Amino acid sequence: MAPVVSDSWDVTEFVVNKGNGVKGLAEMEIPCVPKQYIQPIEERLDMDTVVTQDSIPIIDMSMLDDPQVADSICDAAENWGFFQVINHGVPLDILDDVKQATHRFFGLQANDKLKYSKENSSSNNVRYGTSFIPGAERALEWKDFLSLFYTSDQDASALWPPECKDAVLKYMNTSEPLIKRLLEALMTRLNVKEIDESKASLLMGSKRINLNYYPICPNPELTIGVGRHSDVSTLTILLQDDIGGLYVRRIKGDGWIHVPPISGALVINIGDALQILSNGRYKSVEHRVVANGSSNRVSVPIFVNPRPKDMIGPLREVLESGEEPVYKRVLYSDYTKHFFRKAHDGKETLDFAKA
Ligand SMILES: O=C(O)CCC(=O)C(=O)O
Ligand SMILES: [Fe+2]
Repeated sequence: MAPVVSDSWDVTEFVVNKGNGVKGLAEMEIPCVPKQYIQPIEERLDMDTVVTQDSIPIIDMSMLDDPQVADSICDAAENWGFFQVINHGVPLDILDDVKQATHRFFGLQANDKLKYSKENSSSNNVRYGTSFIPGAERALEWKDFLSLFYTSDQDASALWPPECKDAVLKYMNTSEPLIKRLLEALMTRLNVKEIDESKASLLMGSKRINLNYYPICPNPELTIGVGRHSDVSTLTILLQDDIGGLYVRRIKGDGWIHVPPISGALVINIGDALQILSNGRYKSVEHRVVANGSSNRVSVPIFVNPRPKDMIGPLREVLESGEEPVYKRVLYSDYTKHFFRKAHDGKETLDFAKA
């Protein structure tokens, strides 16, 4: 029997500790969200701040030999921090498979998912959870996730949940050429001629992939799916389904813009690490996800990151022209630890690296 939701009923115990997640809560068909999920008004998305006449660029990657395409990638990274790519070379059936695998994993019983929680997981690199950092948040986020840090195909095969590992590994491996092409294009404007071994480590030395599940919410206007944040990656490759709900803050002008689902497209965004490496030229941009009253939504971001032991700071090639460094050098694992210690707070993580 599902427990009755009352003030004395321990939501955190049910959702977080027992592994039911917010999906378990949604399935009880409660009439309204528990108070733990009610966000302060300033953290909910005010629809009056949504700008509908603007949209992030859509870039056709099949024309990459045309120098104008590399140029539009660099322009998008400077002026939007977000863009979508089509004809990107990642097979569409692989994208469909990874979305299905996400539904398969979250469709498991709570006990089976709980095996991968922080307390129970046999590896630090595999983590099932809910919200972002439940212990540090004023209000919880309406989202469950599985986070997978990639070390090797062998480790992934041994440790990742069988319901999703093959599909996720295929998505990761087939997106590699796209990631390289994007980074090569982005480097041209930073005066970097070649991505040698040390640059490859800084730009794409490690990867984390998240499977996100946003269940139907009884009061989507009172809560949020993901709070305002920028990613700590160099680049994020985001696969979303056809539900929508991702909003990004405009760099030029005020307000938020919706990232409309485009069948077969991938969303690309610049993360803090590339903002730091480019000395602020490329921008990581705040984004957030609203909760949805009528559909379950999934998304699958690949966070392309430096290695944890890399020191990140503005690239030598960028500073050669005499530009003053805006950021100091920091150990990447210190940077990510700082991010994962606090609730989502917009772009404040970057202050950690300010010169
Ligand atoms: O679900 C989405 O569309 C975005 C998720 C996101 O921003 C993240 O996981 O960092
Ligand atoms: Fe994000």
